[in-house]
Amino acid sequence: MTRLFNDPAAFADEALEGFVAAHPHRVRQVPGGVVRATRTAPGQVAVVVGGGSGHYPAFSGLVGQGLAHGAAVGNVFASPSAHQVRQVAKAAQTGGGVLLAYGNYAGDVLHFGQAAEQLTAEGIPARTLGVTDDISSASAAEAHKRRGVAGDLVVFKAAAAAAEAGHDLAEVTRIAELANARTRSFGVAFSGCTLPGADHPLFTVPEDRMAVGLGIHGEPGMGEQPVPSADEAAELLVSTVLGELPEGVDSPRGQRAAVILNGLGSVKYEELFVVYRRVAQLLHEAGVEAVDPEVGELVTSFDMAGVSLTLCWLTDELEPLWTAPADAPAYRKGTVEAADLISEGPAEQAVEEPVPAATEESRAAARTVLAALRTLKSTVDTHADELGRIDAVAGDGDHGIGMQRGSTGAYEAAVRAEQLGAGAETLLHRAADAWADKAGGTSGALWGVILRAIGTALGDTGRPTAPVVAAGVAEAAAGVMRLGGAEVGDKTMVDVLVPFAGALTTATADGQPLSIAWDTAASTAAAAAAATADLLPRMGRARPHAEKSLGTPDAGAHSLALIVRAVHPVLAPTLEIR
Ligand SMILES: Nc1ncnc2c1ncn2[C@@H]1O[C@H](COP(=O)(O)OP(=O)(O)O)[C@@H](O)[C@H]1O
Ligand SMILES: O=C(COP(=O)(O)O)[C@@H](O)CO
Repeated sequence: MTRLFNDPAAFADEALEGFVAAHPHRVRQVPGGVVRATRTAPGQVAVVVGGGSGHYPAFSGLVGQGLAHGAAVGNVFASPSAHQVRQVAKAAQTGGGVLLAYGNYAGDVLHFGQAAEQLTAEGIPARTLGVTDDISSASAAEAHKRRGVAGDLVVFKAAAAAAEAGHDLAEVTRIAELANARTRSFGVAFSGCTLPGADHPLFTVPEDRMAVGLGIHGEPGMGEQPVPSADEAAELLVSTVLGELPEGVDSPRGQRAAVILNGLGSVKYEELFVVYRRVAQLLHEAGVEAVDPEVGELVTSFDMAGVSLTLCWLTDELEPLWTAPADAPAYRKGTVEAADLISEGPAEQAVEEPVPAATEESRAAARTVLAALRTLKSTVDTHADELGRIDAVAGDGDHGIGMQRGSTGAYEAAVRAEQLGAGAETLLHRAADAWADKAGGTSGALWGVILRAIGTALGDTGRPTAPVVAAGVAEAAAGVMRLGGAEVGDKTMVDVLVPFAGALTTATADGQPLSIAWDTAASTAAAAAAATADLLPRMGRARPHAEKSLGTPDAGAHSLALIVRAVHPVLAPTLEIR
């Protein structure tokens, strides 16, 4: 149970503020996260990591000499936005390019990927790497779909040590990929975590049972077993991790490995040591030499009572990178040569861009859009708990919270844009950016795409016609599929967005006014959302728990259907347009 908080919505920001206050000689806060407080050699590759909050010491606690150059810090269990990642990367880089490294979660992949594209376009070469060490999250044949857990540390450290050694971006990326390919983790848990402000855990495990194959977001496990003794737990962890050797390792015997026994939040250090005692014996018996083992909390999931084992099968190249000195708030090793502290300049003030000129017709359309965004926000607020419950069946339970953060940010940005006289396009573009930035996470990136596409179609001049609105929604569907890679049938919001766009396009092409066409399409959306209950998820956080999600609709599909239905009365009176 997370007991100490003020406003739950401010938890991640307040935790970051306190963290920075506690470590002024190692980290400094920048917009979007933290960077090293010490000076980095000019031209060194910057390793910028990041992810959601709730996983401390991942990710901010791993910033410091010998480890990451910066961390983009998202909200609780939600990836940081592309904007945040870009800001942190710009503050951290010293001319050698940037490697963006993160756990392979849908939201992180979308936001870090977008950030890399934007940085490169701005002249800062950037590469990405999603860590995939959790063997329970996908089969070996689909290793690229696996999620990142405590193996994050090994990969971040290898990359950072390679950067400190003066390698260029291509080489640092190759080394990080090698470390990732040779790292495997597996976890178990005895109880789930409770998010700040929530009154129940994201999942529960029966008193005498242990969940196996756990991630770091309170996702349910892949299976259950009776609670073992410490030795039995060690035997399960070791046999499972040794059961899937990476390419190039034919047998454990004679191998050297970086070993992490990771506590996920509320397993005591002494318990971890009791388990590690047997892990060490078993590795020794298998002929594996544990190099600089770590026993402690390296990547957590709030108060989840769980433990995971990570092995990175070292090579001659990886071993010195693993044993190299580091000095981060939550990870210190050996002695680093202390670099100079950066004396902070004045914080940069964000400058508000003026809005481009718009016609009165477009400003009138913008006022309608603003009213729709107000309704959207209140719909999300009303249904936030329900959306969280649906998401918790097979995901991480944060869909309602993420949608609230995004829709509130979008509405506030739209209010400001309307005050400045924005047309429909500019108002929606500002709302889109604010949604992606405030929400982070998968749905944050995708809703940013949706609002932006509709805004582009509406433009800042003229009065939007019904086919133009329909074309904007169709472009939104195409954009979401392009960015997220999901298709109809994968059990995502795409299963609603595509039929909704199709129905709107057909009805408006028939010459129906928008209000009638929207009504028909909203009914199509509701039916499509309900039908996702029969699908097995193939994308996103719910994918590893496919069977559990049968019978429950997809959270993102459901929220989209609720929203398009709720905004209909707002659009109806003002948009009798054809
Ligand atoms: N690749 C994808 N393409 C389209 N939608 C996706 C994709 N992956 C996940 N989603 C949608 O995102 C929703 C989850 O949103 P959110 O809770 O913000 O995500 P997370 O916590 O997984 O980052 C899912 O219910 C699904 O509708
Ligand atoms: O906490 C995390 C959330 O990832 P999403 O894909 O946004 O759900 C992740 O950043 C941990 O690495």
